[in-house]
Amino acid sequence: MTSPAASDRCRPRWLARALETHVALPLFAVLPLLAIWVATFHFIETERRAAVGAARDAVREQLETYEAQVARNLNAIDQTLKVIKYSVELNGTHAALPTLRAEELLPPGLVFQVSVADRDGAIVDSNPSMPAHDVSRAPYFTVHANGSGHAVFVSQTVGDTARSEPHLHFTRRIEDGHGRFAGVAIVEVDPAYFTSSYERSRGGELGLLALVGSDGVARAVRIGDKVSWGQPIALDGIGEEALAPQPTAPDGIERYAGARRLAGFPLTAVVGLADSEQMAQYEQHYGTYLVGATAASSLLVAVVAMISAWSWQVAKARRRERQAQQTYAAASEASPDAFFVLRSVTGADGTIVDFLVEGSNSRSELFTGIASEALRGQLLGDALPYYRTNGMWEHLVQVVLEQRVIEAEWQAASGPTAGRWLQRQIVPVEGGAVAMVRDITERKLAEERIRHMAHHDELTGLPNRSLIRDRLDQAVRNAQRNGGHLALAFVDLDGFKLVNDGLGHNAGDELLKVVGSRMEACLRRTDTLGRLGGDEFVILLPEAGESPLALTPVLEKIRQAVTEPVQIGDQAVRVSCSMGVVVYPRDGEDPKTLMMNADAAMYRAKDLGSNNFQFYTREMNASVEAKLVMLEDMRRALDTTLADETHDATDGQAPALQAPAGRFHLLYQPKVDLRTGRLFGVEALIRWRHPEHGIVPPMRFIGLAEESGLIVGLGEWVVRTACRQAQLWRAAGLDPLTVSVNVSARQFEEKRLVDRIAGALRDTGLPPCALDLEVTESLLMRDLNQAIERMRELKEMGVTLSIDDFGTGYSSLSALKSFPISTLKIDKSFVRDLASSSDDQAIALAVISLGHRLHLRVIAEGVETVEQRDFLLANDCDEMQGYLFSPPVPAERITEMLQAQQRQPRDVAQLAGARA
Ligand SMILES: Nc1nc2c(ncn2[C@@H]2O[C@H](COP(=O)(O)O[C@H]3[C@@H](O)[C@H](n4cnc5c(=O)[nH]c(N)nc54)O[C@@H]3COP(=O)(O)O)[C@@H](O)[C@H]2O)c(=O)[nH]1
Repeated sequence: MTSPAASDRCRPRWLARALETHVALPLFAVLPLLAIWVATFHFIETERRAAVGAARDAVREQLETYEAQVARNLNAIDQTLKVIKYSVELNGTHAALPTLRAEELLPPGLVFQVSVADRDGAIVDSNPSMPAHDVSRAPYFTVHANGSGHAVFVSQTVGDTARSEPHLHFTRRIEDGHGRFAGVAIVEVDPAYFTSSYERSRGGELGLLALVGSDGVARAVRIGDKVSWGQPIALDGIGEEALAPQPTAPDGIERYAGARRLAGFPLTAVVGLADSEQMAQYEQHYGTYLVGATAASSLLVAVVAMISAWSWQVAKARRRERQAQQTYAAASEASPDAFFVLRSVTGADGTIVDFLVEGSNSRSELFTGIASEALRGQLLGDALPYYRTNGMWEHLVQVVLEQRVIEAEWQAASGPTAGRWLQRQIVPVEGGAVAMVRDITERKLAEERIRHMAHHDELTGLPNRSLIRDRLDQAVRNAQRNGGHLALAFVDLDGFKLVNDGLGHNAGDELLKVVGSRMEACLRRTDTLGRLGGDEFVILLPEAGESPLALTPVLEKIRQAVTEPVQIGDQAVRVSCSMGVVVYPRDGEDPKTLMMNADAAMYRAKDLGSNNFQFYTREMNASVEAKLVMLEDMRRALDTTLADETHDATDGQAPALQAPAGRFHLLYQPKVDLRTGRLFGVEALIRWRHPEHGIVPPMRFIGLAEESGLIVGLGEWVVRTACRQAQLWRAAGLDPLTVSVNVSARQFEEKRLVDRIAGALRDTGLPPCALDLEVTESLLMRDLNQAIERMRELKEMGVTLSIDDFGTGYSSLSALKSFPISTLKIDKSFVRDLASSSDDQAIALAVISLGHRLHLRVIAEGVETVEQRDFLLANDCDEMQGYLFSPPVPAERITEMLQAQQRQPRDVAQLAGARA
């Protein structure tokens, strides 16, 4: 059987649309509308026909009446004329009327004026009497005198000298016994006499009665109350029957008109009834019909419009609902979620006992293992019994009872999704609930990954700073609660930087991983090893005893494990570690203090030569504080130094070369050509004149400046000052010197280094080739590609580059080949024992040979003795620098040396030696 819904679906869309009330009803409403108007016009037409018929009948009837009346009147007039004529012919002209009067054969004088004219046209007698007058020139007299006819003559309506009121003359010829003209019998009649039969009730205000002569001139006309005459009235278009209204003279009003010729007289009786009056009632009905039809139509249209509008709204709402349902169905099908429409099933006591599945999307099969068609109509308790145990049942009941949305996540324990993380959202609906279930396993895993990443170090997988902090907080709370103890150790690798810088980051990473796992192997499960970053680790021992000494075995074990060689590629490297240890509550009662003190202890271990562990003591914090004080002093010194220079520049004075206390200044150590002994360059070396501690050597503050980032500003000041000084020497006409400036790692990696160098050269005017930048091997190996790029930029600018401390790092020889450098500097550690150590000799010789093969100049630093110089000279080293020639000295001393060199080149060495 086809359900109504199914038949709806089968029906074509256009038909379904057309059958909707708001479309069909207006269409069907056209029929009654048509019927109304057809009937209305039918009635109107019928009425019109009836009105026209009535008008015609009225004309006919009135015409017949009028004709009869006029005929009667005319016959009476003619009878009078005949009587007068007979009397004249019998009694003579003069006695005719008196005879008739005596016989009472004369008509009443009020109606007719009767006269007799003799053959000469003189009125011989009249009744009622009137003065004698001459009518010989009147048309009727002429007609009768000249003619021989015996017909009645009817004159036009006129007024004349005898009677000013308008009147018509009806005349007959009088003849004597011989048939000769003997005079005229005259009857004068008031024209109103012929229209007195006019009845207003029948003729209306505009009805017309007219007596028209055969000459087409009206003898008498009456329209309403008004009587007139003399107008031409064409009789051609007026038949005996009034067929259709036509404009009629004298006023041109449309009338139904009929005309009848009057037998024996040259006259026609005309009756006209005004179309407007005859049709007035019809017109009135016509209007009423139209109003009625319009009202009925309007009512019909209004009702239809209202029903259609209502139906349209309903259809629209239904369509919207249908679209929403379709969209919802499509969306639920496309959704990654499973949808279940559930109806509550209640028991006899009204409590919810189960839920009936009214519908579900196809996705639900993945979650239930049951096809959605099969699931529909089943009780949830039968189809999916485990919903009673996974919290779903309680939530469904809660949602239905409390009418609120509930969301929850759970890990499925049974069913097709067992083991997966699911999320449910249950929404109350009429009579039940809709449950949406989503698989969130991926999200959970991702969250877990993110959580792990947030709490673990990516490289080693060890807990990171935040997790360590959490665990430390927890351990401190536990210890506080239980009155227990815990130990915390900060571990910093010694020599890691060398491996990382020298062998590259990958090697450094590998080293960190190996060392990390070794340390972890030394700990118990309850302990935590974490990485703070770089080469810093932290160890949390939450079950430590009160005595720090009890920790010694495990710390020693860790130290030894770290110092074991680590194989990285084909190279075995060895690092050690420095550890700082604190014990709660002895060394701090809160996590922050414990960490700070462990850090201080670790620094103490470093200061004590690394590869050892130190338990925290109160005095340690003093050295950390000292460092902070030193950093602050350094910042102030740099600000003061720069401010002094700005002052000097605005004063137009050269800056003071020997800085006062609280400032930085530069010393310059000469570089000489080993073969000629000529001073060709200087190395700029920074000094800090501390207001309390006097001269502070760079070894004590460069590291801190580097660590804090202050080196960038400080280094720029060094470059600018060295360039300015070198340019001053040049400007003084002394031998042009190359000035070397040490560039630290942080400076070299800073983005604006090239700009800063270019700015210093531009501002001081020193040619770029007079500036040499000394960089260490380990600095270059941190990021080889970037270092080469940076060196190229500098070389393109014209600046030369030297590798400082050569031999102490891990430069790969192939990398060295690609460095755009000009000089290799043999580190002073190899020069120191050159005279006695064959190893150092071998290294020095190797460096010289390598440099020359790469077409580089080789300079030895730290040359203090003649033996060292002689060895280097004998082995083809190019340049030297060291106390043997001169220690670092103020710029004025270099000026003196250059002046001496100019005077007598050989004096220079002596002068330098003497001052040193
Ligand atoms: N980034 C910067 N580093 C700088 C700057 N100025 C100096 N430094 C670096 O500080 C380190 C120590 O420098 P300093 O105390 O000035 O020592 C230099 C010389 O005084 C010393 N030297 C020179 N000749 C001899 C000698 O015959 N014997 C001996 N024992 N020491 C000698 O060597 C240091 C110069 O070394 P180098 O730079 O490798 O040429 C030092 O590493 C400086 O680089 C600065 O402005 N920026």
